[in-house]
Amino acid sequence: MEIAIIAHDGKKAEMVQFLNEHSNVLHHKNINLISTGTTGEKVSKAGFNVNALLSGPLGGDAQIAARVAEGKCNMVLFFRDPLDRHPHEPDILMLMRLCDVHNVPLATNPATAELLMKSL
Ligand SMILES: O=C(CO)COP(=O)(O)O
Repeated sequence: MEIAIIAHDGKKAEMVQFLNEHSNVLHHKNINLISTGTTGEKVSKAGFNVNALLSGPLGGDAQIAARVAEGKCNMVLFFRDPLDRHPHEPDILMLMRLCDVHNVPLATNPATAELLMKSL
């Protein structure tokens, strides 16, 4: 299964910590990780295999949204920073909308992501 991981700048350290805490599940359940660009860099430095797409502001969220729409991406873990502004807010909304359109599980904070991990 394919899981997309995305973290805004203020949440990237939390994403790395989250993945480390769930590395067993990620390694043993045949999961392919995809990500936006800078999130992917951080996560691969931490030792995870990840297919990093474009950085969010350059279209990474939109690329992941397309994979959701095409049925290729099965889950999205998106640690958003609600206290920051994002020039690509329309892309972010599109991604979340398409998760709802296609009934793809979407976690927008670590607590929800934790529950989704337990379901794997
Ligand atoms: O902006 C993002 C999500 O909206 C994340 O993009 P980066 O992983 O490239 O920082």
